[in-house]
Amino acid sequence: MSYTKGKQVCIVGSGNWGSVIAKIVGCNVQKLDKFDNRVTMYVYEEMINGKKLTEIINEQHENVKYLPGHKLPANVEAIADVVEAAKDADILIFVLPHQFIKGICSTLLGKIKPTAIALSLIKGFDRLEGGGIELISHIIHRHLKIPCHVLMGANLANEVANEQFCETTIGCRDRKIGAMLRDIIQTEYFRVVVVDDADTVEICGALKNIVACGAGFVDGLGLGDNTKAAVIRLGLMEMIKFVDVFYPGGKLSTFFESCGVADLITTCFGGRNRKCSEAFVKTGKSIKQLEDELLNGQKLQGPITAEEVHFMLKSKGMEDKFPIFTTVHKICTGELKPQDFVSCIREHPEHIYIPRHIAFT
Ligand SMILES: NC(=O)c1ccc[n+]([C@@H]2O[C@H](COP(=O)([O-])OP(=O)(O)OC[C@H]3O[C@@H](n4cnc5c(N)ncnc54)[C@H](O)[C@@H]3O)[C@@H](O)[C@H]2O)c1
Ligand SMILES: O=P(O)(O)OC[C@H](O)CO
Repeated sequence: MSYTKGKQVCIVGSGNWGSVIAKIVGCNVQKLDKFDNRVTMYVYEEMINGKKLTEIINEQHENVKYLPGHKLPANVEAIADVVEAAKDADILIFVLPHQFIKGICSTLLGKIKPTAIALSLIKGFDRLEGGGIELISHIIHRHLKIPCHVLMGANLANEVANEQFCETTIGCRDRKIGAMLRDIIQTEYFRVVVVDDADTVEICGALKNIVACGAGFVDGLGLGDNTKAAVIRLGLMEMIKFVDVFYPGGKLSTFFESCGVADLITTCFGGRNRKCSEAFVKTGKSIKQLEDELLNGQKLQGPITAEEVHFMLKSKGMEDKFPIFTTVHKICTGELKPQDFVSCIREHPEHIYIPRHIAFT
């Protein structure tokens, strides 16, 4: 294999979505002179039938646990040491379940190129002491002192792996960097739109996972597509309100990109959060037990995102302003019953008050 001296890309993560992105980036860098052919991929090491997952990936070019049945390009190199994987990278693509990001950032602190840039594909938040939340891209920026852009969209990993057409959204305020990131990511079947409203893009990606739990609850209760459409609509209204109240300056148009309404729809019909939430209602098992039983090591982001958002709403006395977010959290933790979700959407403030004018453009 010939290696050029272009920018080097490291994928930090190798789960279901991380492996798909490794496939896309691994193929794209081979066609573009400005990138190095070698793509490193940090793999959280585990043993599969007595063999290290990194060895399996490097020998068979397949992530047999998280993306079975799909070959990764041979220029993607699995590495178990995140510092080793990331130390020479110019572009770090973060794609881990969000609960692991702080640990990874502390390991990487001071060990990466100071000129590197980051792209976060991670959907979720983190709690801030004092009752708030922090965006994952802000955590990466704050800890590693590098700029961090975001990519979110209606992108169920297995469909993208099958090369079924979809769109995605990159949130990046720098036009040149946005174009470069699009070059690394875009393919014939995976089309990228770059917008500058990065925080809204990221918030959409995180919040839609809470709404997807609500969609799973109504599926579990045996309610129909009309009910699910109501959950999606009311969830979208809460997402818009959340940005308006807590991140003013966001653009309403961002909700019409792939990261907004499109991701909400796909996740509420085909995502893991929906699937486990339906099973939660039907089986009475805990969310954790269902994650372990149904996802083979993949991670749910919705229930912990609901917990993070609830932590903030409670501290601000605003739980009743976001009833779907609040009720999803209380159902996941057993404080309310799944049947209570129907009252939540029936009594939703969107039905009671005339919707106010949404002030952002
Ligand atoms: N899967 C999708 O369809 C999809 C699509 C778009 C965005 N996303 C988002 O991308 C992010 C990553 O999702 P994914 O599907 O690649 O992951 P995943 O759900 O497949 O998670 C499993 C990954 O977590 C790793 N892991 C387990 N314990 C760990 C630890 N202690 N430290 C570090 N890593 C550990 C595993 O090794 C594995 O790589 C999430 O925020 C998700 O919401 C996922
Ligand atoms: O499977 P989910 O519910 O984690 O959703 C996956 C993606 O975020 C869809 O874009």
